[in-house]
Amino acid sequence: MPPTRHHRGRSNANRRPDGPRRTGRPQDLVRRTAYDVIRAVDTRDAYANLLLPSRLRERGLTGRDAALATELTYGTLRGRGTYDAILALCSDRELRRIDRPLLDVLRLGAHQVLATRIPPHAAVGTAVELARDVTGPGQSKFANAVLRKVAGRDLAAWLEIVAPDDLDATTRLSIRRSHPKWIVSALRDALGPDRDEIDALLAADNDRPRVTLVARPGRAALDELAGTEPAPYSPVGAVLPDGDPAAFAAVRDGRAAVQDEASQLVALALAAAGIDGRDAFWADVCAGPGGKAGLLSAVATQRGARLLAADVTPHRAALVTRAVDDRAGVVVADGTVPAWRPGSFDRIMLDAPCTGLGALRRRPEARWRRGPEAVAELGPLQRELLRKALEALRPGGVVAYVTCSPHLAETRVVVDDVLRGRDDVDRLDAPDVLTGIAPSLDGVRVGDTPYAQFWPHRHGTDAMFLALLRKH
Ligand SMILES: C[S@@+](CC[C@H](N)C(=O)[O-])C[C@H]1O[C@@H](n2cnc3c(N)ncnc32)[C@H](O)[C@@H]1O
Repeated sequence: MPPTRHHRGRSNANRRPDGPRRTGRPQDLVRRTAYDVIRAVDTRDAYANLLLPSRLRERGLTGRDAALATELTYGTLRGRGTYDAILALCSDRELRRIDRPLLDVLRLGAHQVLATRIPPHAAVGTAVELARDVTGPGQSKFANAVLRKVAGRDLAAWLEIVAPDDLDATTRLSIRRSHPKWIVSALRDALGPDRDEIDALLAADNDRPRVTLVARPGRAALDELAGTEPAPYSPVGAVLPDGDPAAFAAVRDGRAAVQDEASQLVALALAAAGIDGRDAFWADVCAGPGGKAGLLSAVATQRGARLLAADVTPHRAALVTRAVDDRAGVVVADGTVPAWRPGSFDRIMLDAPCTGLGALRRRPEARWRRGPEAVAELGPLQRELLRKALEALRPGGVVAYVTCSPHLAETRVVVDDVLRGRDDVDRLDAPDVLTGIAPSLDGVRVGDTPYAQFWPHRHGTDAMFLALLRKH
């Protein structure tokens, strides 16, 4: 929840077909846009990172207006757990009895009051205007009363009240760092012996991730990405300090792309893992939208190999075709009912569908969307995809099992379960393979296992997991 400047939006919303209804009052298009996206997340399961850019475009918000709308949307969605705890103390109605549109206005107001540099009276005033506009005058009085109480203390003082030191540690962290309790517990378990890093990890989840780019080898060179800085670990990565990635021709042409550094490294690790014999046919069996496939296809082409990329969802498979080069094939296929023969491939990427708990920085609403049942629901699919990937691998080849979640039940437990009782698969040392690519990389080994786990608070990347499995 980074601070921001005091800033008024535009007042021409009434003229927009998708804007607020006519009330004759001046509108604040920036706040209204944030509110509309937050509502869509609530009512239609929209993804803020996909919906917001199109709303900004439709409403002509650019530059500082767009930055403020983004900060208000993401900050409110991320901070919901903290703000709800504070709002509950400031409201004489239970939160569950407050109409959802009004509750979203209150959350947005609380974020402006407590986590931006907007002066509190202005933050309360604009939130009350918004409440009047979306819910009517009666409700705006209630919003005014609640938000004036919120504005009576700063965030640090409220945290002392809603999450005091004597609260149990999970609840306290859950409120202070605005994560559901089950996620706090799961992430703490995943940290294992380093569980005292949990506060730093949760804090990192609330930070805006830096933008990293990949120059797909053989298709783009890093020096085409002028103004970027070298990425800390990936030899094909660059950090974009600010600005629009689409300003680079290489990004517009699909020769370079926005890609988290850990995603780059796990793809490069699959390409670097030692295999015996033929090295011609590679597959990415859960490829959509194509980030890793784009990098793998470029490396495969350089090495005279060929990538087949598959996804079960047609529109995600279509996105893959934009990321890969001409030598690669893209098919719509279910990895649990393979469209290829056993033993077909020399290298296979299995970037399994998962809860995404390692990418909470990018998807501000994701933490509130699903409960722990999602982990249990995905388990059988993850196991079946891994079994089928091993079947599709020829002896001597390597499968990379990857998730963008560090949850133990989606990572090492899946791999250990699938390999239990099998004597035809070796676990390669994934941290060793990674440091062969990124010599300065440290702190990725999972306990004393051969698995690797990236962490946002340590590496500035998504919490990506990697196991490298060689069949013999
Ligand atoms: C974590 S995402 C992959 C991200 C991708 N590797 C990248 O780097 O851009 C998982 C993908 O698996 C796909 N998927 C889910 N179930 C599948 C199945 N049974 N077979 C193939 N793909 C599946 C989803 O549609 C989703 O695109």
